[in-house]
Amino acid sequence: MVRVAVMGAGGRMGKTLIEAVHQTPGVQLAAGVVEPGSSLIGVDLGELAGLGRLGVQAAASLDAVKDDFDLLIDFTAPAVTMAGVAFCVAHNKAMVIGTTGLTDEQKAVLADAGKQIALVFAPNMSVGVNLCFKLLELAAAALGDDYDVEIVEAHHRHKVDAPSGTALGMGEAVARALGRNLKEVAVYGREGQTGARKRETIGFATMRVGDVVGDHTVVFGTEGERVEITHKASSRMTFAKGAVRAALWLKDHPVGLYDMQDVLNLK
Ligand SMILES: NC(=O)C1=CN([C@@H]2O[C@H](COP(=O)(O)OP(=O)(O)OC[C@H]3O[C@@H](n4cnc5c(N)ncnc54)[C@H](OP(=O)(O)O)[C@@H]3O)[C@@H](O)[C@H]2O)C=CC1
Ligand SMILES: O=C(O)C1=N[C@H](C(=O)O)C[C@H](O)C1
Repeated sequence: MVRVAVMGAGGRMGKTLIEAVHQTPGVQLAAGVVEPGSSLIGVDLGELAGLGRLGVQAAASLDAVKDDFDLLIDFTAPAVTMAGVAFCVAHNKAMVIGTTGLTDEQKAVLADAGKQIALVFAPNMSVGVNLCFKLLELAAAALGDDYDVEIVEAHHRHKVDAPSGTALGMGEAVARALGRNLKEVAVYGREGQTGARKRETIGFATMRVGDVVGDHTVVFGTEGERVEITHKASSRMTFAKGAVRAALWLKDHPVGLYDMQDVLNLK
């Protein structure tokens, strides 16, 4: 049995993760942490997630529950996640990280942490998106440099980072397959006299609207045709189930930094 703690238990993903952990055999909801000073401290995690009483209360810090869990699932914000990584390294806990918007320096810290603990870090934990990463590599390799690549994503009005981690991951997958460096070819939005499109660029467009859970489309276009690969998430449960799957997978794997392609055997 993997004893799981959920960081950011009161968040959109936090509540969905509580439900997914509660539903899944082999994992036990052992703890949940909310922001220090939050009015949710002491609230039953089941009540928080709308499941009824589960007998585990929201804690104010990881320290307060450090002996209660083996693995931390963290879908919060970069600074919170990095503090969680330091805690998990210090206390030898495994981690599943879904937080997006990390800097390159923060990602380097995760790679270092992977020398001491087992972590899965992925911008999108859904099976469908991870299949799309694979399809995108195949499409980019087959279509090659004749096709322009543009990536469009839409998310709910509360999302704080852009483009989404998934869109950036899709850009990286395509750039890798085309032998390009995304940092050199990415164009984040266009306005005014932009000039004609440079062939090697990979463009990103972002929408923030209403309650969209997460839509991503990658368009490959040339004279005469377009190929579009689209994923639409209609429930956060698809991400939460992926995170729980990663938690169970980590139980049988040594220390290291992994992603969902490893978990789903898509490499
Ligand atoms: N990899 C994937 O598959 C997915 C990744 N994500 C990513 O997950 C992250 C969270 O998304 P979402 O759930 O929508 O965001 P929310 O803002 O709903 O949730 C974040 C939660 O973290 C809490 N929090 C902030 N500081 C602390 C702290 N110090 N200790 C404990 N909890 C804290 C917040 O509390 P408060 O509200 O009180 O500030 C909030 O409840 C984002 O980066 C998003 O992009 C989302 C979906 C899927
Ligand atoms: O913030 C969200 O909601 C989501 N974030 C992730 C991202 O940035 O890619 C994944 C998902 O699309 C939902």
